[in-house]
Order: sequence, then C-alpha cells, then structure tokens
Amino acid sequence: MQAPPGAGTSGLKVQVGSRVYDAQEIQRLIPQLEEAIEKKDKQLRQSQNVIETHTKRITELEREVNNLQTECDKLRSVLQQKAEAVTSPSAPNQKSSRSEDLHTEMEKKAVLPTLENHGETRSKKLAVSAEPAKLDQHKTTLQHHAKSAGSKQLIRDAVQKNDFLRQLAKEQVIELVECMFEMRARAGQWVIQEGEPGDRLFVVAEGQLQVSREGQALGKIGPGTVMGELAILYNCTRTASVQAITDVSLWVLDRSVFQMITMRLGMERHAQLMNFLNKVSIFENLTEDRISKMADVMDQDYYAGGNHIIREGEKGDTFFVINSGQVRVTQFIDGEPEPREIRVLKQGDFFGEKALLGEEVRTANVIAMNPGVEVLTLDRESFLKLIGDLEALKRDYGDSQRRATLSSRTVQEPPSPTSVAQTNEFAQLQLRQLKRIATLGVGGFGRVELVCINNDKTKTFALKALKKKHIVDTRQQEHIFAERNIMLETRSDWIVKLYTTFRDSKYVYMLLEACLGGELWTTLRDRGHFDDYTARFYVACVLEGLEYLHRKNIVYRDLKPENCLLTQSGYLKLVDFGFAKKLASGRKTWTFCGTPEYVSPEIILNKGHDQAADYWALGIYICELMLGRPPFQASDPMKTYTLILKGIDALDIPNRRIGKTATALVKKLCRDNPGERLGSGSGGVNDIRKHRWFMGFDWEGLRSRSLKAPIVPKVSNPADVSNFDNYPPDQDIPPDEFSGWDEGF
Ligand SMILES: Nc1ncnc2c1ncn2[C@@H]1O[C@H](COP(=O)(O)OP(=O)(O)OP(=O)(O)O)[C@@H](O)[C@H]1O
Ligand SMILES: Nc1nc2c(ncn2[C@@H]2O[C@@H]3COP(=O)(O)O[C@H]3[C@H]2O)c(=O)[nH]1
Ligand SMILES: Nc1nc2c(ncn2[C@@H]2O[C@@H]3COP(=O)(O)O[C@H]3[C@H]2O)c(=O)[nH]1
Repeated sequence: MQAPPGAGTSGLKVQVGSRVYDAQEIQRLIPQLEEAIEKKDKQLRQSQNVIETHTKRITELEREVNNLQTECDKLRSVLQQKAEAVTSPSAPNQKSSRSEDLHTEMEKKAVLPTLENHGETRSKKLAVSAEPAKLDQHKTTLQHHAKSAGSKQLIRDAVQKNDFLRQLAKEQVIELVECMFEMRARAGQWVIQEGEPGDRLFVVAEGQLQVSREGQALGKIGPGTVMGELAILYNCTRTASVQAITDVSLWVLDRSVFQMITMRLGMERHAQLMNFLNKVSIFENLTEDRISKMADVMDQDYYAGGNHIIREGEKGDTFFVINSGQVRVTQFIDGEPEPREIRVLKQGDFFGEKALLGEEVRTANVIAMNPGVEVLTLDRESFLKLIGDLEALKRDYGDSQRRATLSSRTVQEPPSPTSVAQTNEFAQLQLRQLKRIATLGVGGFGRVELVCINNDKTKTFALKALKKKHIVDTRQQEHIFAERNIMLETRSDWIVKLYTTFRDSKYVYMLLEACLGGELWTTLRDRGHFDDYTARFYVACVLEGLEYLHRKNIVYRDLKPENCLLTQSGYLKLVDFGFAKKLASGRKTWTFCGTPEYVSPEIILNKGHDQAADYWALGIYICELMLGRPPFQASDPMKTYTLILKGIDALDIPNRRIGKTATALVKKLCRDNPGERLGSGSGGVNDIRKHRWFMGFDWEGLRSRSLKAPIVPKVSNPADVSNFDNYPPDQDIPPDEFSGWDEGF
C-alpha cells in the first residue's frame, strides 16, 4: 500500500491494486470484516460437527453391515448344509429339489461379496481324498507311448499354459509327455460327462470341443488346451460336460500314471539322499527321522575344479557335505606369504561348520579339486535346527583353541496325558441299547448323533455312523480302519475318545465321547474372527494334540476348525481321524488327502509327506482363526492349489486383523520345504511354543486345565445340543453292503 501522489489533507488515501480507498473508511470496515470472519468460522465449525456426526454414523452402519454379513453367512451355511444333507445324489427326491431351489434362491438374494480370489463365504470346507497310493507303484515301469516331436511340443506348451501343471519339475513334465496316450472321438461324442467321477486328464491335439453345464454352452476349446486336470489329483466329479464338435484327437493321462510320475521323483531323490546320508560317519547316531528331514532340506550344488567353495575370512551361512569329488583345505599361517595346504577332504566328509558354530567368519579356504565336486548343502537355520547339537561337529583341527560351543538342547518332556483307562464298561453294550437324541453333525460318510444308553440322558455320547456302501464306492476302507485303530490307540485329553465300535449291514459305527460345546468352526463363523488372545488358546490346544499324535508317529492330515470340538469348559479336542495315519519315523506317505484350503505343497505335488504337513496346516489354521477365512481360498480347488503352490510369501496377509508376530509365525510354519517348517527341527513342537507369539502363554495352566478358556459355551445338561446347527432326519437310507471289508471293525 502506498499514498497516491497528490493525496489531499482531507484524509489519507490508500491504494490497493488499482483501487484507491479512504484510510478512515478502511478502519470503519475492519470490525465488519472481523465479524464476517467470525461468522464464517462458526459455520465452518458447524460443518465440521456435521461431518463428524456423519462419520460416526458411517462407522455404525459399517458395523451393522458386518453384523448382517455374519448373520447372512451363518444362514447361508446352515441352509447349504441342510440342502446338502437332503440332496444326496443317491436319493434324489422331491424334498431335495425343493431345498436346492431354496438354496439357490437364497444365494441369489444374499448380497455377498463375490471375491473371486478369496471366495470369502463361510461354508464348511469339504475334505477330499484319493484312494490310497500303492507304494509299490514306483517299482513298475511307466509305459511310454510313441508320438511325433510336434505332438510332444503341443503337450509341453499346453502344460506350460496351465497354472497348476507348470509347477511340475522338468523331469516330471518329460515323463508326463512320454506317458500320454492318444484317444480319438467322433463329432458328436461326449468326452466328459458332468457329474461323473473323473480319473484322467486330457490335452486336445486336434479338433474342436464344446463345453457345457446343465445344457448351457460355456465355451469351445481347441488344440493345445488341458481339460479335467483336477481329476489327476483325486477322484472328483466333472464340473462340466465336453462334447466333440468335429472329429477330435486327444492326449490322455490316467491318474495312476500321474501319481506314479510325481511320487517316483520325490521318492527316488529322497531315498538316494537318505542312503548317502546314512553312510556319512558324523550322522551315524542320528535317527532315521532326522536323516529324513535333512534329506528334505538339503540342496545339491556343483563346483568345477579349482574354484573356491569357501574363502578364509568371509562370512559364512552354509554347511557342506561332499557328495562326490574332493576338496583342498588351505589356511593362512603367520609369516607365510601363501596359504598352506592343510588337508584334502573326500566323499562323505563335511566342512563349513565352524562359521556356523560360534566363529564369526570362515577359518580356512576350501577349494574344489579336478574334475569337480558335488556337495550337499544346509543353510544356517536348518543346520542349527537339525544337526547343530552334534558333538562330532565340534572338531579341534589343531589350528586354534576351540571357541564356545553350543549347549546341547534338551527337548522338554510333555506332561503325560491323563490316562483314561479303557475299561470294559462298553464291552457288553449292544447297538440297540443306544437311543438317538439329536443329530450333531453330518460328514462325508454319514452322520453323528447324540445318543444315550437305555434312555439314561444323564450320560450322553456321540455315535458316528458311516455308510458302508459309500466307503466302498470311494475306496476309503483303509482310511476308515485307520481311523478306528488310531482312535482306539489314543489316550489324550486333546483328542475325542473312541469307546467302542459296532457294525451292521449298512453302517459301521463309532461310539465317541460327546463334546457339547460345538464345533470351533461354528464359533468362528458366529464371531467372524478371533483376537490374538482367543486364537492363541485354540492354537495351543491343537498344538498339544498334534504333539501327542506326532510322538506316537501319527500324522493327522485334517486340521481345520470344523474338526476341533469345544468341550463344556471351552477347551478343544481333535475329532475326525479319517485321514490320520501311522507313519514310522523318517517315513513318508503319498495319498492325496486333506481339505483343499489346508493341504501343503508337497501333498499337491505328490512329493511324499509326513508330520510336517500338519505344521503347514497349523499355519493355515492360525490364519483362519484370525482372519475368519483360510489364507489360500479360491472359487475352485484347482485355483486354491495354484495359490498354495505360489507360496505364503506371494500372499498379501492383511495385517488389520493378523499382527506382525502372528504373521511371522505363520510364515515359519508355512514354508514350502517341509523340513524348514517350525516344528520340524530337532526342537520339535517346542520350537513353536517358544515363538514370540506365545510369549507369556500359560502352558502349565493349559495342561492342568486351570487356565480359563476365552469362550465358555453354554451347555445346560448332557442332552443340550443348542451349540450345534439343526439337521433334518436322514432321508437317504443306504443299501446293504455285504462284501465283508468291515470284518473286525
Ligand atoms: N464327539 C463328538 N461330539 C460332538 N459332535 C461331534 C462329535 N464327533 C463329530 N461331531 C459332529 O459331527 C460332525 C461330523 O463329524 P466327523 O467330522 O467326524 O465326520 P466325517 O464323516 O468324518 O466328516 P468329514 O466329511 O468332514 O470327514 C463334526 O464336524 C461335529 O460337528
Ligand atoms: N466347469 C468348467 N469346465 C471347463 C470350462 N472350460 C473348460 N472346462 C474343462 O471341462 C472339464 C470338465 O471336467 P472337469 O471338471 O474335470 O474339468 C473341466 C475343465 O477342465 C468352463 O468354462 N467351466
Ligand atoms: N580352521 C580349520 N578348518 C578346517 C580344517 N580342516 C578342514 N576345515 C574346514 O574348513 C572350513 C572353513 O570354513 P569354516 O571355518 O566354516 O569351517 C572349516 C572347517 O570345516 C582345519 O585344519 N582348520
């Protein structure tokens, strides 16, 4: 502001921009302007209050939507279960179609988020299983079928385009290409029929095919396409029909051949490594189990002659065992210009332990000799976990005083499980003395009813009835016997007790301890998800159960909230041992079984699996408890498997509900390599208990059951089934089954 030239004495003039004002007038205006500003401020504050009220309302509405969502999920899953219960494929009836309509109607109406990637709906997860793998399969030769180079390329390209198949090892793909055989179909012929069981995979070589579902065209497929790939993992029903439009030529692979291919590679590599490691002198006192775990985690490396494998003074993270060839060890000596040769190491010798056992850096050079060296390697973590405590490793080479040694670790003994004397109380019990009170649940093979003996409702039991015909049709006889034998053998407070068994012409029965708190799955569904405190308790209960089983060399293979039952006091017990298997220490098994969202990569790829599969499942279980859904979930199992094979690191675990510490534990449990999973090391389950996430957890209180459960279910009397969903009576009475497989059940 400045006074314009020629401003008179009558009053000071002030120029602002191009306008000229009287200074007195401005003075007069100031209070008015101040008043206006205050008014605006007030308006602003009012608007802010309105915004705040709206924001609060939005939060409230969001909460309401969440509650409605949970309610909706609940209704939907109950409805789905009912629909499933009455729409058995073997007994199509009026009732079933009506309830299916209702189900579809409900699905249409329910405004559910359709998450393609996560399929976030809360319905129970179904278990799947292939028939038990024949262990001698790997001995039989795989039959190759001649084909042109062009045909082989077409199959290879199709495999590479398929998300699942391209995860196979190169040798497996080569074998798969060789083993496929040709099949032709004329125009109009059906190649795949919707709803039928499938056991083969196809690659289209020539011609066009039409895909349809329920009579509706879904699309056309042509040369270079894979179809029906889920069927090579286990018996599943075809999801669509496929008809040849033109004459077609197809390449076909049977499930049994696929199993042989995948199983063989894993078995051969594992067996070769075990064989070699067993002969390594420092490992001579190790158990088969530890050798097997080492074989799982060891990598193989090759160094051409003359190359340094280790340089003195460098930091080191790897331990080596010489598989073939020789190495020179050299060392710098005071006053000598060149490193001096100390010794030569040969096949079966080891090196690189010093930098992992207290020494900061490598204490010598190790150089590959001609014509080259093959070494097996262990990273620092696996080394310390599996063999870090071996005395034989603490070798004095005579070049310096030995440094501090690791104190040998001791595995804490778990408390002995409460022994429940298997009394003869049930020896005289007859099936007809059992009276049905209500249905507790429906499973893949039948139902579980709450029953009492001779109408005495002060003491109740769960009676699991399994349809014999269904067991035979799905070739699950071995699994059912294993379930019975394993449950009879287990005596643990963390596992549902099996008192006795019965059989008749239609069913085999198991009389079980009843857990009236309901399924953990139901509690999770109703609450949406659990906080750390609650989840930790439920994980700890399962960990106690798994430790008990693993000590008895049993792998459980079906961990999920659906199989965890709550007792009246809110503690958990594992139920459903349909997939449990006794597995000698260091051995593996190959049958595909489990629940798609919970199966580990080695099960999917048929590499052979063991107890470590349960640790993988434990990681998934922790996630599901905290997120309200399993981390790997998709619209169909094949997509779920593809996600699992991409690994836990490819997954963006949302940390809104699951914190950093829990995520860290999940990542340690869900390592692709079974030998690297927390729990698989020499510290066993204790390594999991020691994780930060369990810091301060009262394990003793848990074992003595003095720790209060986070949720205590309401159970008013031994016949109270209010914690279970309602199930209509079973309409599907199975036919008699007299093949005799159940002899001795
Ligand atoms: N001991 C029990 N006490 C209370 N409820 C039980 C008991 N055993 C089973 N149930 C209920 O019955 C349901 C089915 O039981 P279970 O999982 O053993 O059957 P299944 O036929 O093997 O099932 P799946 O098809 O899942 O393998 C359970 O999820 C649970 O709700
Ligand atoms: N369900 C379904 N299957 C398809 C589609 N297109 C191709 N297919 C293949 O058709 C096959 C039918 O049998 P499967 O369910 O075993 O596997 C299916 C797929 O591989 C489609 O759009 N939907
Ligand atoms: N320091 C030392 N290391 C040796 C000798 N002979 C073989 N080695 C191996 O050479 C390795 C060099 O790396 P590390 O120090 O990790 O571990 C060492 C031993 O495993 C020896 O005489 N002295």
